[in-house]
Amino acid sequence: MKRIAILGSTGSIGTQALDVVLQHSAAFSVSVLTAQSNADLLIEQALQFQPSHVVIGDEQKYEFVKKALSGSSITVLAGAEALQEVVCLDNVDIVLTALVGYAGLLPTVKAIKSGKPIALANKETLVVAGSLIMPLAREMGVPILPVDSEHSAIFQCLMGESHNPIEKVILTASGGPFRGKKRADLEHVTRAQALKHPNWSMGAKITIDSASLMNKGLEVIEAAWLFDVKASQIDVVVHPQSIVHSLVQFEDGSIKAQLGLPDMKLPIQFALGYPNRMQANFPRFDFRDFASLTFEQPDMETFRNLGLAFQALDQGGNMPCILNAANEVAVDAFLKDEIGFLAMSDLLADCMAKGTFLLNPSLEDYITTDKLTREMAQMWVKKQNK
Ligand SMILES: NC(=O)C1=CN([C@@H]2O[C@H](COP(=O)(O)OP(=O)(O)OC[C@H]3O[C@@H](n4cnc5c(N)ncnc54)[C@H](OP(=O)(O)O)[C@@H]3O)[C@@H](O)[C@H]2O)C=CC1
Ligand SMILES: CC(=O)[C@@H](O)[C@H](O)COP(=O)(O)O
Ligand SMILES: [Mn+2]
Repeated sequence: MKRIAILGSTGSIGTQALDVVLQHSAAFSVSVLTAQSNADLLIEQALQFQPSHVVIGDEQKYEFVKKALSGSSITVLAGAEALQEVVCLDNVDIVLTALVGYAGLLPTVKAIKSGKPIALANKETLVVAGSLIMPLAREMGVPILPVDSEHSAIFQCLMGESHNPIEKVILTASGGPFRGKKRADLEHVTRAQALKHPNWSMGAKITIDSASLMNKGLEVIEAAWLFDVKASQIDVVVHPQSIVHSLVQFEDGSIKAQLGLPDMKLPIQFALGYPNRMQANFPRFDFRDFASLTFEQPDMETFRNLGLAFQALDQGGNMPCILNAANEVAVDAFLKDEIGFLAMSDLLADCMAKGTFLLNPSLEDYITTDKLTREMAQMWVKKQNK
């Protein structure tokens, strides 16, 4: 029985992970569930899955959750720091980081330090501090098992290939809801249009990132850390059907790919069950249902964020952390209708140009960089609204 801590159990990845647990109740159980503000769903999940601990991020909701679970043996904690506590519990065998954004960083560091394998959905952790996370995981002998569909695909392609160098990884991108649009078309697009992903149903932040190709940019940086490849070894190809989840090219020119219908339960289950492939009844991909699988170049002039992410990866140091913090503020401001779609890239570029560059940041440096960049980005948003 593998006992799981799910950080962000009320979100898109978190709820799908609980579906996987239900399908494999003899193999998996849940020790920890956490949410930021969705207390109702957290309580419902806790009553169903009976974890030993739950965490509600919003401290004002602590009493409400505590009261609702008072007849049970479940320990209720609140606040961001509690996440760092629960990942270290003895009854946790693996931590699924299904929470969104920079908030994933410190609990992941703590989990690795206490020797817990990580099923990593929270790509922002590696974007912000891959330079610390990967060496720490190696030092602790802790596996970082990718959940992100592209990285799970690459991970699967690399199984049995550890002695063969990678020539290139090729990340597929759906292109998002605005594929084929030009800058002029994007000037006045709305939040509702940007939230309509063609293939995946996901949380709001990653859905906006997909629409701006920032998601692919974050995934480029995530891939560089996970698979130890340079920016020049990473290609992005737009594949609107999201059937080929990503590819690896080896030194003899051979390319391996992983395919399947777009369904996150598969990579979630693969990471939780690793190294075993567990039986599942997920709908199967059938070539007869798809007349063609197509591939095209990403338009980096229109979707500037992808180029900015390559630039941040090339520059290294704390630049990806600056990019990430600016992006979190930009997406939040776009979702609140405070800035337009194209302004998100302007904000990122401005923060990257003005942020203080550090070549070899410590964890404290990353924390400071995140804080200062958010302040700078929030000022930028305020100025736009004057
Ligand atoms: N959704 C997908 O298909 C994919 C997602 N990912 C990555 O997985 C991560 C989660 O994405 P997704 O499930 O879509 O996101 P959602 O927004 O759907 O869910 C986020 C979860 O994190 C919690 N949360 C939000 N803010 C905080 C915070 N500051 N501190 C602690 N917990 C917080 C939320 O709680 P509450 O509900 O209470 O707000 C919720 O449980 C992201 O990093 C994303 O990039 C990667 C590949 C695919
Ligand atoms: C499901 C998943 O892994 C997402 O990251 C997905 O890839 C987003 O789609 P885009 O390719 O549009 O960014
Ligand atoms: Mn992805």
